[in-house]
This record gives sequence, structure tokens and C-alpha cells, in this order.
Amino acid sequence: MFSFFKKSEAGEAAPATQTSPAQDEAPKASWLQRLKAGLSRTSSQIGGIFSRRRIDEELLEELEATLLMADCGVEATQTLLAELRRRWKHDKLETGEQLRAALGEILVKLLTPLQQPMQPDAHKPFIIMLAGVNGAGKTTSIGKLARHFQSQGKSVLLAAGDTFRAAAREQLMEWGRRNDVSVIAQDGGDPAAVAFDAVSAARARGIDVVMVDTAGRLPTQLHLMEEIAKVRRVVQKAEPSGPHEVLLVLDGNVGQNALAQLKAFDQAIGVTGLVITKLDGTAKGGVIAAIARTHPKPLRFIGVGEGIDDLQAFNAVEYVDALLDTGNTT
Ligand SMILES: Nc1nc2c(ncn2[C@@H]2O[C@H](COP(=O)(O)OP(=O)(O)OP(=O)(O)O)[C@@H](O)[C@H]2O)c(=O)[nH]1
Repeated sequence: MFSFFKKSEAGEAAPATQTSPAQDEAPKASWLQRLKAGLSRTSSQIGGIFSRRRIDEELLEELEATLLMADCGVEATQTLLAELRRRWKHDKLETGEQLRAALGEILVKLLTPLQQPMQPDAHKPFIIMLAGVNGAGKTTSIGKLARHFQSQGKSVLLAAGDTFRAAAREQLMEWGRRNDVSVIAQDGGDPAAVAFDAVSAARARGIDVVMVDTAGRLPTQLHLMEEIAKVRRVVQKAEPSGPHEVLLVLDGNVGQNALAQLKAFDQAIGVTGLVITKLDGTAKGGVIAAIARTHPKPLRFIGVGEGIDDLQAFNAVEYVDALLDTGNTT
């Protein structure tokens, strides 16, 4: 918990002016390597299937089972297999490698609609609310995003909306002091009131981006889901055009459970974008296909580690390359 902020306090993280990862080829290459390493379990399982010379029904059935095990879910797996079968016949595919290329194209087509960058210049202040279950990576992602926006020359203000844990609040405030990011917090109290104060302060101070952190909660904790819906309503009271982004942070390791979380949070607060973290761990990676097929939402960022450069804008071609080893990125 808060390890990113702890790192910053110890002075280990890169200074704000150095964080422009997307424009920096060297970090990007190592970032892609981390993504590939994270998804290597799935890519090696699928790779084993494609290494066969001939395509037949048995191979397709094995691929189907592998996609299901990789968290793609029934609907996305069926969609992918149906299209693959069509291409097999229509394009007269013969080898496993041709099938890998075809699956890559089909997956890129499925995932590309999720590749929609955030538009923080659309409003001032641009108000982002973050939600998710406990430990999904909200606070870590806020730290990374704050640096990301600062590197673009934007001023940032945080609302410490996790009013349950005093330690979390203090950690965030200390991190803010050291990184030139204002943090609005209250002792105890109401998260909606903190959000209201933060939005009002951002307007008064001419801040570019406000991020409203919220305490982790499970969709089954109905009173907490009602509480977060209230935070959203109160943000809108403070700024009628906001919130401009309602980000749901999902842990990439939770598999199909991510879909259940997405549906529940979407119903409560109207999710407008996703952050999927921890794709560097034991994540199998297919859940993004499941989301694209059954409950599509813009996937703004994916996380492959706890470091400052480890949160990157989602790119469908890069992701599919990491998942299938298609060789379409270097
Ligand atoms: N490996 C890895 N760890 C991550 C990533 N993102 C976050 N973490 C770690 O996940 C843990 C939980 O992250 P937090 O940011 O504290 O999660 P949170 O959603 O704010 O948690 P609550 O405050 O309990 O709601 C921390 O140890 C983070 O360092 C990631 O992309 N990869």
C-alpha cells in the first residue's frame, strides 16, 4: 500500500520534469519488455499452439480453451474463434504462424475501440474521480498520473477522499508537499465534502487537473456504493460539467471478476474510463478482450509496475503483440 508514495518520500522516484515516458524511446522499450514479460504465461501457451505446422479442428479447440483460461471470457472467445474459422476457410490459412497473424489482426480490431486517450485539455479544471476495490492501485495510479500531468506543464490538485484511513491521508499530504501537488483533506468527515472543497479550491486557484481519490470498496458493500455515488453528485454540484472522467481502477490479476466490478461501478457512478494495473504480475491479460466484447469502456492507461514510468496509455497493437508475440512492435 502506498509504496509509490513511500518511494517518493525517500527521494527515489524521478523528478517531475523527467516524466514524459510516452515520448522517451528507451523507457518505452523497457516498458514494453515488462508488459511482454508480464503476459508471457499467456503468450507462451498460445505460442505453443501456433508452433504447430497445420491448422485443424483440434488446434482450434485447444486455442479456444487457452483463450478461456487467459480470461477472455466466453463471449469474446466465441467471437474470436468464429472470425478465425471464417478466415481459416476464406483466406485458406494453412500454418500456425498464419493463424497467429490472423488472430492478432482480429484482436487488434476488437481492442482498438478501447484505445481512446484521456482529453485533459477539454475542461479547466479537468476533474477526474477514481474508484475501485481495495488494493486495485488507485492511490499508486494517482501518483503516477500526477507526475504525468505535471510533465505536460499542468498544475494538479488532489482530493484525499479516502477519509477512512488517517494514514492514507497523511501519506498523500506528505507526498503532495514534496512533489508540489496541493492536497485537500479533512480529518475524518465526509468524502463528498472533501471532493466539493477540492473542486472549489481548484476553480479558485486556476488549477488544471483535480484528482479525487476515493476509499476502496467492494460492489457488494451497497452503503459504500451509495456513498461513492454521492461523491459523484457532489462533484457535479461544485462543477456542473464535471466530473469529466470517472476512472475505474481494475487489478489485472482478478480475471473475469474485473467485469463484475466494471458493471457494478458503472451502474453506481457511470464509469467513463479504465485503468488496468498489475499486468506485470500473474495477469493473464485476456480480460481486456472480455471488456471490449461485453462492456466496452475507454481503457485510458495500463500499469506494469510500481515505478513512475510504469503507467502508460493503452495501445492495442502493442498489447496484442505482448499477448500473442506477433512481432508487430519492437
Ligand atoms: N506490480 C504492480 N504493483 C502495483 C501496480 N499498481 C499498484 N501496485 C501495488 O498495489 C498495491 C496497492 O496499491 P494502492 O495504490 O495502495 O491501491 P488502492 O487502490 O489505493 O488501495 P486502497 O487504498 O486500499 O483502496 C501497492 O503495493 C502498489 O504498489 C502495478 O501496476 N504493478
